[in-house]
Amino acid sequence: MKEETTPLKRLLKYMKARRGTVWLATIYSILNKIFDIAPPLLIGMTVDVVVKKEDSFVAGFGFHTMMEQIYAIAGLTIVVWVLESFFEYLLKVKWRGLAQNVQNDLRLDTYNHVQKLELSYFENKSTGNLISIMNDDVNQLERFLDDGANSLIQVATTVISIGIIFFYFSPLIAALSFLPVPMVLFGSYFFQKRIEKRYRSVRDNAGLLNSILNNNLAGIATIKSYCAEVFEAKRIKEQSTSYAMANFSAIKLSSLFSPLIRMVILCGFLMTMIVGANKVQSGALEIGSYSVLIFLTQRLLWPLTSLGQTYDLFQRAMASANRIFDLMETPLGIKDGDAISDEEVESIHFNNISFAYEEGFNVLNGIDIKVDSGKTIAIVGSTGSGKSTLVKLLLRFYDCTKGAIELGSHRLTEISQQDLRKKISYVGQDNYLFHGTVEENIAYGIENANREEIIKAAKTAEAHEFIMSLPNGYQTLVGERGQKLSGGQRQRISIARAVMKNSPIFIFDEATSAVDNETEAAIQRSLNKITNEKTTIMIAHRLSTIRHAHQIYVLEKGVVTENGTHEELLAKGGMYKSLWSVQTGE
Ligand SMILES: Nc1ncnc2c1ncn2[C@@H]1O[C@H](COP(=O)(O)OP(=O)(O)OP(=O)(O)O)[C@@H](O)[C@H]1O
Repeated sequence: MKEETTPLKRLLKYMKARRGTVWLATIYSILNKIFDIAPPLLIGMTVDVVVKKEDSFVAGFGFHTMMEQIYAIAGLTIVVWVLESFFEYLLKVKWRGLAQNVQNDLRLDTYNHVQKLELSYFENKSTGNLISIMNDDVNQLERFLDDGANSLIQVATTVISIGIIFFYFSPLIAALSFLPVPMVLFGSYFFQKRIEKRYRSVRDNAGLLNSILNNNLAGIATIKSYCAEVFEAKRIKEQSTSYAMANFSAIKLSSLFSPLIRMVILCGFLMTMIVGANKVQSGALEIGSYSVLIFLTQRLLWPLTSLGQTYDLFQRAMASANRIFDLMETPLGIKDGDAISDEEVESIHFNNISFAYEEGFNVLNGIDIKVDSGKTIAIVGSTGSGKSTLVKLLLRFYDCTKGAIELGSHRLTEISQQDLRKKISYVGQDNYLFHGTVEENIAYGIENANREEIIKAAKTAEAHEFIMSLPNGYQTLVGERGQKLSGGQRQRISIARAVMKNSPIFIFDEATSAVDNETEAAIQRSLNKITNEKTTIMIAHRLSTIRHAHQIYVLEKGVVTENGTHEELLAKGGMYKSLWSVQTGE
């Protein structure tokens, strides 16, 4: 995506609502730094007292003896140190609190946006990279707000307040010792331009690495069964090395910054030392003022050398900010419609639709299928003929390329996606179960579901018996993706979940994997119960599952080639008949 604005502007715009906190934290940072700079002034005053006694600067405030003046300075020192500590506490609480709030907002807003993106977005992106943005990049920004922002503000405060003090004491020394500052700022600007690209590459490489790690851990069983451990270790090594190289390249440049800055600042320090000493010798500068200038040059020097590190943190954070905002601002590919009321009819009409995942490669062509409210239709056909695609279009995971799907009198595009999907109970092919108990998976998406309802749904799905035979019954943990259960068990829990959702439309997309006769009979019984009063679309490979459908459609290469009831299709003697014969031997 084209970046129209700088990452910092994007971040500040995002943090608009927290502007008050940013200002307050900034004020605390400035006050803390001002009180931190004060001690050299106090040392200068002490030197002045010791050298000039009754004629010192402090004597002017009514403190006559030297010891009285020292006690007064000591009292002031206590106040300054206490205030410095107090503002340090406040600034840390404010900046760190802000960092926590912003990282939390960013993660949630990014996640919420990602959830709204259409399915095809996820098919083209790697999950690992998305996780890396929502975790690593958000954490990188958190680190900057935690400490980096305060450092930048304090460096600026240091330069400005020390500048004022220098000009007060000697405009000539001020001008000389501040000569390096524009050079530092100019250098930083060039440095930033060069390092920005390198940090972007570091973040992109981290995303890629995360993506491979994520994929490999998800596919660990396949890696083992194909003895691909060595191959995968090599792939991880290559990506990990590439990440390290990207980091090395950024480190080489960023490490150069501090030493170069220090050399430039050295000039300023030497100027103050030599020109100041000359002025003291000629009587144009007091010893006390000279000590203040020498100490303050140190105060100016050190923060500027750490500017490199802060800048580093800033640049990394800005590279991350770009990745986060690019993701957060990804336009939605599917536009939402307005909500429809719950009473609307659930008849479905695939009105002469065509669809292509990729332009020019139609997967569905001119499909016209009507499902009346409360009726069951079935779609059969060879693998890859477009059956699942049809129901994915009904769920509005994608939009049709041509024609329209209508639900009652509304086109799908007019209905809010949430409203549409609430009306559909969908059992897909992959039966994704979440890490949690059987009970939680059945009641997924339903708040405050009660036990009886869950058991009832499991019984309708013919799952109750096997669930009770599990070690902890309904409390058994299913593992990530439900991997502790068998394929047939996962399917029945998915059916129970769909029953529990109790939507007026039911879609069952049967997986190709074969199940034993007993499971098949159980699934068949449960489907008969569920589809009784619902508008149903069944996709099946086992024709015995769908023989009682009101209408059966045979799909071949994205086109409906035959339709009718089971008996009508047998009588036609076409594709359906031959499939039936193969499966039943009749
Ligand atoms: N996300 C996708 N991106 C690109 N092409 C896809 C995508 N999903 C499916 N296809 C292609 O669309 C065609 C139809 O796939 P679909 O899953 O609808 O077939 P199906 O009839 O349900 O097959 P099966 O019986 O094996 O489940 C296939 O050629 C497939 O390769």
